[in-house]
Amino acid sequence: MAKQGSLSINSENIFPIIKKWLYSDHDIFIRELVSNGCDAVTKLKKLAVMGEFEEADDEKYKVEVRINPTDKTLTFIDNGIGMTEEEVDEYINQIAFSGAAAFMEQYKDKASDEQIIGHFGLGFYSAFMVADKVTIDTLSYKEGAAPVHWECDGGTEFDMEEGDKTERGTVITLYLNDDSYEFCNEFRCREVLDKYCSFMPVEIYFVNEEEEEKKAEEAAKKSAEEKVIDVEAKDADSKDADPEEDGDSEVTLEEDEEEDTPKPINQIHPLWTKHPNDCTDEEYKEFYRDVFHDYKEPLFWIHLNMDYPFNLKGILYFPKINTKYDTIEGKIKLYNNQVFIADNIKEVIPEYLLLLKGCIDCPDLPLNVSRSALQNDGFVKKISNYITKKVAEKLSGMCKTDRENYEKYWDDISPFIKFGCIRDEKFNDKMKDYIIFKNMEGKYVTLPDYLEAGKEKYENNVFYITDEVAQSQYINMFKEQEMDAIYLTHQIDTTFITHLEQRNPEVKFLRIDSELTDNFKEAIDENEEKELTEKLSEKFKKATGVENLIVKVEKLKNADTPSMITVSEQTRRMSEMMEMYGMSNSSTGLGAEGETLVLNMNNDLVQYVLNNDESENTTTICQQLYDLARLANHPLKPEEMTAFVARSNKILAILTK
Ligand SMILES: Nc1ncnc2c1ncn2[C@@H]1O[C@H](COP(=O)(O)OP(=O)(O)OP(=O)(O)O)[C@@H](O)[C@H]1O
Repeated sequence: MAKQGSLSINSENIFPIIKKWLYSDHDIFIRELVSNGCDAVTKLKKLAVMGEFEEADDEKYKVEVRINPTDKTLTFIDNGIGMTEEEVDEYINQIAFSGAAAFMEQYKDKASDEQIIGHFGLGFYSAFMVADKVTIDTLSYKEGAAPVHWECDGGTEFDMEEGDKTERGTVITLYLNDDSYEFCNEFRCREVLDKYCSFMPVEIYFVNEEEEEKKAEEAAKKSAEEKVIDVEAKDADSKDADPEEDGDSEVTLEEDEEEDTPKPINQIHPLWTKHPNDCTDEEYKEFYRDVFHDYKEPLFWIHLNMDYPFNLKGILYFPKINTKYDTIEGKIKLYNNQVFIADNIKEVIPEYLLLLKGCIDCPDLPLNVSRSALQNDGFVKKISNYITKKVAEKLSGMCKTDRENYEKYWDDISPFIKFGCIRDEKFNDKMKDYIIFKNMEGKYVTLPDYLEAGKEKYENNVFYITDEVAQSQYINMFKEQEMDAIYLTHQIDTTFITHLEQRNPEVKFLRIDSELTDNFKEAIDENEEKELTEKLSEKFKKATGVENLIVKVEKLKNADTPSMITVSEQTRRMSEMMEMYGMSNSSTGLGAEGETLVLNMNNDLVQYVLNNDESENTTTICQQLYDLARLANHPLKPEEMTAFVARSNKILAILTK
């Protein structure tokens, strides 16, 4: 049966291209070869179900990956369907080759190796990315089939002849090239297997041939030693027998055996393949720990399980975010029939969902296409919409039927939900009624709840707190007037407020320190106000040396407060935005833009300043009132703080006189 031939299609240039291809992703050959082994087993199992192949009673299907660091080889062994000579010719020499050739042809000019999702589909010939020479030894399950040996040294020629394999299945051996010895390092090889093969559907075993040999030698030595001890022990036993001790040594032997029994490196039935009704909470948590090595428990999860009109299974976890400063970084692993493809494919999974952690298995996903094609693929859009819908359903369902937990988790999940609403109109439509806000009493309210409660006092205005400490003066004023505000303390809230205002044009969001509504003050005559403002403005400007100081005179119901700062919402938002783009410095300096000094005419100190001509004391009082108002709004700059402390001491000294 010896046969020699040429790999005809563009074979002059395919190997050099394969070798150079996708430098950073060289490791995918392991996925390709292991998944071919799994496929070969799956095919045979199907034939067995159809009655076309008779399984042995103790049939144990498996794929074995063996490394030999001395020989620099990597071997993939399966006991699947195997191939006849004709099949090797057809599947390897023609189909696999033309598949690889077509793949290379399509992508060799693409500038970025990011083009193809997971670089799927390179198939068997991906072995040549790392090997100088590859051999196949295979024996088909078919009765009377002859074993085949195939080899190719990465040139354009292959050799095929009768082989000597006696057991059904296929052995593929890679003789690694100089640049790829890393793959016969146990740590590296296990790492790659872990990445791509953790959930493949056939048991996969890893063997380090060198270690195996060492162990065999040690075992042989040990058993020889044991024989000697045994003989000696028997001699002793015959003099003084102790049956209990005998029992103990038996247990140790069993434990030893258990330790030595090889364990597969993969789970062949990952949790997502089970029906949600058959999974326990503990299983979900364990799976999460296993896959994401995150020892903080997930908050909750969604098990996706869809057969029609497309096949999609998976589990999405909402991770616990420790603090608001934690960067929220999720990871969604995409699988195709339990074969890992890639992390965080944003073409398939909506971007905001990438904040979650999870696994999604979608066998129908077109993989052998470029990413830009995926983006415009109608089918991919359907998948993405389905995931969005399921996530929104889970969240809204929870809000409706399990409000207690929804509120408990809200602080953790709200950045994700808000990001989703901003990014995805469909998600926003489904979630907008389930956005809740923590109010001053610590209760959670929806926007309509808040607006309804404040209808009389602050129609369509939503007051919010971003910093409980810095804004405490205003919070207290709100409490006195029985007014409510909501907490919006996350970074995303700045953008989210704008999003809400765009969708609810009648509603205005105002930081709690931005405006003093009529609730806090008594009416003041317009002319009187003008006159007082002019007078006080001049005095304060002079005392503080702040030329652009804006002063507003009010009659606050609370006479104890002499002065306050308000910060215009619009100006503040604008400067925050500029700051975000690195265009300006902090806007909290003297006479900062948008800042107004509110002076309370009902307060004795303000009256004193008004009614006393300039003196050392009035100047000190003006300076102190200005600084106190600013201090209650934001921290002072170092030099301002120094002046404030010095002045305070001076005032105290006056008390002693
Ligand atoms: N271990 C194996 N046992 C039996 N047949 C195999 C084995 N490896 C490869 N083959 C045969 O060779 C064919 C080509 O393999 P190749 O990996 O190039 O492509 P594929 O597996 O069909 O597709 P892809 O890898 O792109 O998903 C396979 O379809 C299969 O028929």
